[in-house]
Parts: sequence; structure tokens; C-alpha cells
Amino acid sequence: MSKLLIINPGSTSTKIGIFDGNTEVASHTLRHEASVIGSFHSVIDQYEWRIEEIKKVLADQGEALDSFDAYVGRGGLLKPIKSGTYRVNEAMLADLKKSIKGEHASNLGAMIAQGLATEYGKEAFIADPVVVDEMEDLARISGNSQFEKVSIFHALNQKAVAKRYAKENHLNYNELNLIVVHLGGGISVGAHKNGKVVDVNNALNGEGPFSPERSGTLPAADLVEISFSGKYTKGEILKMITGKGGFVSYLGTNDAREVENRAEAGDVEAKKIYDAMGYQVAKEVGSLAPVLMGKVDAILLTGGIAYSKMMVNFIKERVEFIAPVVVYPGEDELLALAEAANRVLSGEEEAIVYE
Ligand SMILES: Nc1ncnc2c1ncn2[C@@H]1O[C@H](COP(=O)(O)OP(=O)(O)O)[C@@H](O)[C@H]1O
Ligand SMILES: CCCC(=O)OP(=O)(O)O
Repeated sequence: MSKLLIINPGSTSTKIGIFDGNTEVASHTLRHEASVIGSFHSVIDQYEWRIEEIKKVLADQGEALDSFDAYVGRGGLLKPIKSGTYRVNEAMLADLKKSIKGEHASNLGAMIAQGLATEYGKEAFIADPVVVDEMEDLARISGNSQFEKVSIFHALNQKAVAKRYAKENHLNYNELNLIVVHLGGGISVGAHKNGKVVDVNNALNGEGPFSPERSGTLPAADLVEISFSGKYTKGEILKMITGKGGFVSYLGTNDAREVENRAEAGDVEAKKIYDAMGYQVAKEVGSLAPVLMGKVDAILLTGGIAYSKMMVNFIKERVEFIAPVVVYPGEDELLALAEAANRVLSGEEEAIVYE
């Protein structure tokens, strides 16, 4: 049985798991405030800080860093690739260091896993990175020949909970039509048709509902106006879309719990913005029903904000006319990463080579 360290960097958190085979021995979630994340110039600049935070957690747990057989990270913004387990290699690290597809905390997953694997002479893996691409051709058309829609979303957790739903109901994921909503620091809403995510909003770069730290779809012409107003740098505009959008822009926090507490305490603005996010999520779910020809087996709500009864109920009452709503609060990402690495380590599956 392999002992694994799982490293899952998100936009508002770092989640750490210690697994013995597919059994979780311990897990820990570090939540990061918007002001802390915002103090770094780039995601790569967070490398040392995140690794130190991970080391502190392991030290507290009395776990030696060299006691693991392999290190498994969440996969980041690579070239569009198929679902599966990948061994971290030089081509992957080079693309991540160049940020070929942009910046997101998940880029650090492979880097941290490889950093530790190199230090201790072990192996490093990623699985189902945020760029898993199963989109149908029609979903790629943006409306202007200069732009193409791309698949960037919570692939790991969306697929993990969809497979969990199938298993729990003795159904086959490859025969189901599901709409899966991940409610995290970013929000993605995906149409799963027969085991493939055929359409999904680009959860990172200005598409879909707004989220705790992202603006989602913005009025395009107004965005052009502000970009050429001379008041902001390109970097500042990009941060408005990702990092300083959504709750951060309206309310100064990326913490949905704080927004909910403020709303419950009578803060009218907090309530309006919280509800507006649910409203946009419900609209996005509705937009995917025609993709599945109206034949939706279930709508699955997951991610950190799916712990919120207030948010879940708000969305549920607007979309359950489409299909039954099933809630999986949090995420299955740590287990999904452990299982993915174990399939390779046990010889059940070959790791895919990233090129
Ligand atoms: N119990 C809870 N109720 C409401 N929101 C929560 C709860 N726990 C976490 N969240 C919110 O979920 C969001 C983070 O979700 P998560 O899936 O952990 O994201 P990420 O991986 O993007 O960092 C944060 O806004 C956090 O405040
Ligand atoms: C890059 C898409 C996945 C994403 O948004 O993850 P977080 O919610 O962890 O930021």
C-alpha cells in the first residue's frame, strides 16, 4: 500500500491529504484571505509560502516529509488534455513556469509535488487538471472568429462527484446526463453527457456566474472602455476579472461564510450580492438544459459553498424543475487524486505522458 501526500492548491485555500492507499489518514484545509493572496505579484511567487504552510501542517501532525511513496498535486493550466493521471515531467513544468495558459493556484500542484519528489527521490503525479477538454465543437464557438471558448474548470471534482453520484445510484456515469455545479473560489457549471463534459463555462477567465473572487461574464463594451481609459494597467484589469472580482469587488472578502453571516445580520448589500451569485448560477444551470436536450438525470451541487444551506436552497428552488438536485458539499478532490495515483502505482493503469 502506497503512502501518498496529496497537495491541492485552490484560489482561496490549500488542501492537504495523507493517504494510505485509497484510505484517508488525515486531511487539512488552510483557508487564505484575499488580502494575503493579493499580496503576491504572481501565482509562482506563492510557491515558497504555500510549501512552508504545507510543511507546518505536516510537522504539527508529526509526519516526516520523506515518509511518502509519492506526491500528488492538483493539475493546473496546461495545454488542453484528456482526463487521466499524468506523471509530472519536464515538459509540464516548463509550460507551468511559462504560464502558457495563464495563472491559477492549481499551477502550483505539479510544482510542489515535483519539488518534494525531487528532494526525497520519489515520484510525482497530477490527475484531471483544470484544462481537461471534452467540449463538443458547437460549444467552442464564441460568436467572433478571433475568440474560441476553452475548457477551464474544476474537472477533477466535477468528474469525481459525477462518478460518485453514478456509483451511489448503481448507474453508469457513461450513460448519464448531468449538470454539475462547483461552487468554490471560482464557479464552474458543466454539462456531462455520457461521461464527457461537453460544455462548461471558462471558470477562470470571465465566463459564467461571478464567484467569491471572479467577475464572471462582464459587459464586453464596458470592459473595453475601462481597459482603454488609461486609469488601469493590463494587470489591474486582469485582476478585476480574476482575483479581485465577485465578492472581493463588492464586499472586500472571498469568504462566502462571512458574506452569509453579514447577510443574516441584516447587511442588505451582502444579502443582495449573495443572492445575485445564486441567481447567476441558477441561470447558468438553465442554459445547459438545452445542451442535454432537456433530458437531465440530476443536477449536482458541490464545492465549499455547497455547505451553505442558504445558497443551496436559493439555487435549488430555481432549478429543481429541470431535474432532482443532489448536494455534495466540499469536494472529493483529495480522494480522487489518491485513487488516480494508486491506479498507476499498482499497475492497473499507465500514466499518460504530457507532451
Ligand atoms: N461552511 C461553509 N458555508 C459557506 N461557504 C463555505 C463554507 N466552507 C467554505 N465555504 C466557502 O467556499 C469557498 C471556497 O470553496 P472551495 O471549494 O474550498 O474553494 P477553492 O478550492 O477555490 O479555494 C470560500 O468562499 C469559502 O468561504
Ligand atoms: C481554474 C478553474 C478551477 C478553479 O477555479 O479553481 P478554484 O475554485 O480552486 O480557484
